Amino acid sequence: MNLIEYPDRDMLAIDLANTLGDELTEALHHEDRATLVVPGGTTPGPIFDDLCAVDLAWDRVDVMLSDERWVPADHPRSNTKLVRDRLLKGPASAAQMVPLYQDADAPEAMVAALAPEIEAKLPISIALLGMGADMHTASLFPRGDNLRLALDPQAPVLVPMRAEGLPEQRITLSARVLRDAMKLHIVIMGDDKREAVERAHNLTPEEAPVRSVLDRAAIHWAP
Ligand SMILES: O=C(O)[C@H](O)[C@@H](O)[C@H](O)[C@H](O)COP(=O)(O)O
Repeated sequence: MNLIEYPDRDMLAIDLANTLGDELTEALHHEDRATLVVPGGTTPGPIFDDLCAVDLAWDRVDVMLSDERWVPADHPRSNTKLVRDRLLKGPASAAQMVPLYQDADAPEAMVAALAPEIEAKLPISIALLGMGADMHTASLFPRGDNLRLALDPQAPVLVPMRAEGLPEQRITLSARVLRDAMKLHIVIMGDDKREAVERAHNLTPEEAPVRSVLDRAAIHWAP
């Protein structure tokens, strides 16, 4: 396992933001535009705070979420809101956000409308993913109602997802889209997530969906 350990969460945020900035700069040497995928949830905020200040050609960067909770973009649980509030600031405000949400009761109604813009931005140049202690990544949840489809090598780019215990519906990039990223990083914090990622190695992607990207990813961990 390609595990990179940091002494604390601040160091992780600074170093990982610099790594992502360097990789974006490198990608922009070779391509007109680069696609950066980022997670939602509670972990990435401090990384975004550092990454948004990195000096690079943000006007040539497309930012996309790995997954979204199906709530309006001004809702406190919206990942879009998190990215707007913490990443698209300062120099990074020149980046273009690719939406994973549009007003509708359910994601099923919007998949067809959202997918073409996402397809146009693939493959992903750099993906940063989070992970839950239940070994989900993006919104690829163990026992998610559409997990089988989302793990399929022929899956559509976007898959709606529901799973027991989640307060809202989700929409997620499929595993094959995440796996095809040119660079792939997973960020985890705390002992429970480190144990979970180690456990995932011996499980199937159906049991531990993070397994579908694990062999391609650098895992960044702080206590
Ligand atoms: O919308 C989300 O929740 C995510 O994109 C999700 O995949 C997240 O990365 C993990 O659940 C970890 O979440 P935490 O960082 O909050 O632990």
